[in-house]
Amino acid sequence: MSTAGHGGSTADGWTIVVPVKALERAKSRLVPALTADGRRALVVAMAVDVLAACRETPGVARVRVVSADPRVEELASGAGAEFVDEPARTDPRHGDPLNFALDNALADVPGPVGVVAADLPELRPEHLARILDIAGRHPHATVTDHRGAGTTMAFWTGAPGPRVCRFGIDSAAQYRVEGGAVPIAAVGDLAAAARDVDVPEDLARLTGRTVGPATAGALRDPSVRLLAHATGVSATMVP
Ligand SMILES: Nc1nc2c(ncn2[C@@H]2O[C@H](COP(=O)(O)OP(=O)(O)OP(=O)(O)O)[C@@H](O)[C@H]2O)c(=O)[nH]1
Ligand SMILES: C=C(OP(=O)(O)O)C(=O)O
Repeated sequence: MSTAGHGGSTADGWTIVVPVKALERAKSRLVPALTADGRRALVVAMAVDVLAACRETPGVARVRVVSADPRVEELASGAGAEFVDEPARTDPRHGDPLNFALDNALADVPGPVGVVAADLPELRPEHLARILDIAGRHPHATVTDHRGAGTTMAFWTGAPGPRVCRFGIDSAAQYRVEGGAVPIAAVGDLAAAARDVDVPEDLARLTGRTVGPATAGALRDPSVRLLAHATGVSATMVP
């Protein structure tokens, strides 16, 4: 693991872990809509915005990125986040790659910890601060995605032992039923925390919404503009 000095004691606040899939494979559901360059640019831009939002959130002591991609390590370093190299998944018993990577990245975190997806371009520090305030009142809490089946965030306030990541198909129900997680209502402006970008329709839905500056820049990039023409994307940058 390398650390790009965020400082701050974890006992004094939350550790936020942001998983970022290796760039060549990331956001494969956007393949029909974006060039390879455009897809990579968008993944990086959304991650940059999410990391900035996490770092700027009151109550967050440190931000940690987990990825198998050295380019993401650079990105983490530039964002003042720690980096955890994703362990190779050599055995099918290791299960889902995302959960396997996260279990490793969460293992040594002593204080309250949250996982925040890297594909939430509308997330702002004030959203996360309010979510952490609610999450802090429960042993285990989650934010369900805008479709109602997936999960964009998961939080634990107890001892490291019982933290089990349940991302994947029907993760919202898995977290709730198997893990006993309390769903945090992502209503009003907090809905931004539920709006992950998975499929081309999600990009189209960004129209008229406020996204982080890196995502706004990527959406103006010629390689991403191809998709913007196809789906009518135009988003406003965070002031
Ligand atoms: N480190 C790591 N992060 C992952 C992995 N798979 C997904 N993620 C991250 O987990 C979050 C949610 O992932 P998805 O929405 O499924 O994103 P994705 O896997 O890039 O998208 P698809 O390829 O379209 O399934 C995003 O922050 C991803 O970057 C993985 O295998 N390793
Ligand atoms: C991995 C997940 O993300 P998505 O549905 O965005 O692929 C999940 O919701 O658990």
